[in-house]
Amino acid sequence: MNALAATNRNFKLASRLLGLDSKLEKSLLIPFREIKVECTIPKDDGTLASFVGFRVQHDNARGPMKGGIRYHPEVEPDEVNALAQLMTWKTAVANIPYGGAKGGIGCDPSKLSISELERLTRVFTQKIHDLIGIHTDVPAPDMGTGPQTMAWILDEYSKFHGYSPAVVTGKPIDLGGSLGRDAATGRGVMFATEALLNEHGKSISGQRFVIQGFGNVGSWAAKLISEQGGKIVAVSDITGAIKNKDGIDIESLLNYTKEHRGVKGFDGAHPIDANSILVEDCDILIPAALGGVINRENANEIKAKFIIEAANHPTDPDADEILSKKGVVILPDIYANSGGVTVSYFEWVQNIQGFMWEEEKVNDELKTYMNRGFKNMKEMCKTHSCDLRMGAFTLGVNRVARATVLRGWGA
Ligand SMILES: NC(=O)C1=CN([C@@H]2O[C@H](COP(=O)(O)OP(=O)(O)OC[C@H]3O[C@@H](n4cnc5c(N)ncnc54)[C@H](OP(=O)(O)O)[C@@H]3O)[C@@H](O)[C@H]2O)C=CC1
Ligand SMILES: O=C(O)CCC(=O)C(=O)O
Repeated sequence: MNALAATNRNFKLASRLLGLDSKLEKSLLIPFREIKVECTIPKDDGTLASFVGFRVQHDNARGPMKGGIRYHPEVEPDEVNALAQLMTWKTAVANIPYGGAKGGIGCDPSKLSISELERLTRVFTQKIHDLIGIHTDVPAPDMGTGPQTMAWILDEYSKFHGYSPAVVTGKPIDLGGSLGRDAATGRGVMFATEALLNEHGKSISGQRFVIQGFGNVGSWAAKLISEQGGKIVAVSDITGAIKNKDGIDIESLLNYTKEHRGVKGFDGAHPIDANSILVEDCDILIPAALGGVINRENANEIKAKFIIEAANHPTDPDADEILSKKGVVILPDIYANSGGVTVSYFEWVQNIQGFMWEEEKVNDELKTYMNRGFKNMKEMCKTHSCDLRMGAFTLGVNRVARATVLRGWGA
C-alpha cells in the first residue's frame, strides 16, 4: 500500500472511532494546497539539470502549516501528500499551534556539489516564496537537508520579504537557530522510549536496540539512548549495516562516520546484510530512515518486542496487523518523532520574541511536551479501546476537527 493510501486509511479509522461527520472527514482529508514547481539549475560543468520540487500544505486550522523539506531521489507527490497530512496530526498530538505541510525535491543530494545544492535550494525558494511565511507555512529540515539548506532558504526568502529568521526552523545557531534543535528528534525518541518502557515496568538501561538510519535522527537517538545505558547492537545507513552483540561504542562510531561516508568499515562491529537489519535479534527496533520499510514481507520475521517509529510512516498497515497479532508494541511516528517539530516550535517562538533560551530549558520543555503527549495518547487508547497508533491518530484528528468546526467554513 502506498504511503498516501496507508495514511488515509489510518485517518479514516480514527475518524470512525471519533464518529466524525462524513463531510468534515472529507474536508480534513483534502489538502489545503499542493504546489509543484520546476527547478532548473546550471550544474558546475555548465550543463543544465531540471528537478521537480513539491510543497504540500495540508491543513492550517490550528495555525501556520509546518513541516520539513526532503531531498531524496524517491520524493514523489503521493508520499509528500502523506507526509504533509502526518504533520497535521503530529503537531496536534504535540499540542503546538501549527497545521501540517511537507516539501521535497526529487534529487540525489549526494550527487550534487555544495554549490549545485545551493542553486537548487535558491531556485526552489524563488518558486515558493509567496506561499510560505512566518504565519502561513514554516519549512524545516528532513532527509537530505539540514541547517545549511535552511540558511539558504532564509537568505533567498529575505531578498523578497526582508530579513525573516522565523520563516524556517532548524537553522544554524548563528542565524537564530535554537540550541537543542539538532538533537531534538533523537532526544524526543529517547524520551518517548523511556515513557513507553516505564509503562511496561522497564527502563532503557540494558535493553538491546537496532537502529536503521544513522543520519540526524538515528545518530542522535543512538547517542542519547546509549548514554542512558541502552545497548545499540546493530545500525545501518545507505553504505551498509554493522553489528556487535556486546553493544557498539556510539561515540567511536560517530567519530568514524565524521571521517568516512558512513558506518561501513567501522572496526568496532562486523558487517551484516543491510536487508536483514530490521529482523536482527533485539528488544527494541528503531527505524530512522525511509518510509514503508516494515511491511508484509518482513513483519513476521521481526524479533523486537517494541518498535519506536523515529522515521515517518515506516510501518505499513499490513505489517501493523501482523505485528499486533505477534504482540509487538509500536510507538507511532506522529508521537515518537514529534520532538523535532516541538523544538522547531520553540525556535519559532524564540525568533518571534527575539530572545534565546538556554539549551537546558529547551530540553526540559521538550521532555514535558513528550510526557504530556504520551499521557494524552494513552487516554485516547483507553477512551476508544484502541492501540497506540489509533490513540495518536484520534488525539490529533480530534484536535484538528474541533479547531475546524470552531472556525467554521466562512460561507
Ligand atoms: N530531521 C528531523 O528533525 C525529523 C526527521 N524525521 C524522519 O526521520 C527519518 C530520518 O530523517 P533524518 O535523520 O533527518 O535524515 P538524514 O538525511 O539526516 O538521515 C537519513 C539516514 O537514513 C539513511 N538511509 C537512507 N536510505 C537508507 C536505506 N535504504 N537503508 C538504510 N539507511 C538509509 C541515510 O544514509 P546516508 O546518510 O548514508 O545516505 C542516513 O543515515 C525520516 O523518515 C524523516 O522524515 C521525523 C521527524 C523529524
Ligand atoms: O521541524 C519541523 O518543523 C518538521 C520536522 C518534520 O518534518 C517532521 O516532523 O517530520
